[in-house]
Amino acid sequence: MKIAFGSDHVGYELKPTLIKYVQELGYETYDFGTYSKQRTDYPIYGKKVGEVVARGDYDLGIIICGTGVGISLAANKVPGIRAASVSEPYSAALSRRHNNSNILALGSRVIGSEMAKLIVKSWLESQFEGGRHQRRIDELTAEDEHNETKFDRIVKDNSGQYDD
Ligand SMILES: O=C(CO)[C@H](O)[C@H](O)[C@H](O)COP(=O)(O)O
Repeated sequence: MKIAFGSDHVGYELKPTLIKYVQELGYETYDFGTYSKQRTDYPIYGKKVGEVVARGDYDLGIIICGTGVGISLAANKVPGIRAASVSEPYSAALSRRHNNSNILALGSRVIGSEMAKLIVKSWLESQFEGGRHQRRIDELTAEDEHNETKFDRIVKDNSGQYDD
């Protein structure tokens, strides 16, 4: 199983810890950036990870910013993505079992690395239950379209590196 990782500059330090942990659990990983602490914009990485998961190149994604909120909002703009921003293991598990989340979003300013590992484990080990939950997923995704949006164009043109 292949897991795509992404973060902004705030999530950059937590990311390698989680990549190593996920590899130890037996998964393949790939890091879609950012690759330094230089200030950048979370939509770039939420979108990148969203796209590779939505295309099926990766099975699941894990994304990190300061709170997990901004980067999850970005990933959720990609049709087919259900990114869950959580800060404890119970919601992480339920986001898989009931919401079939395919991306987990974490906040590196909200949780420490040990809590992050517990959340990741709980999320990866939980399975979608289908049944009535599938009906709700179908309702959620009924409006998804695969057209290029203004969001696609803005992120494509963004170099993603800032000095301020
Ligand atoms: O997007 C966020 C909130 O959901 C994150 O916390 C970002 O990492 C944060 O906005 C980055 O802020 P900075 O002042 O540019 O470091």
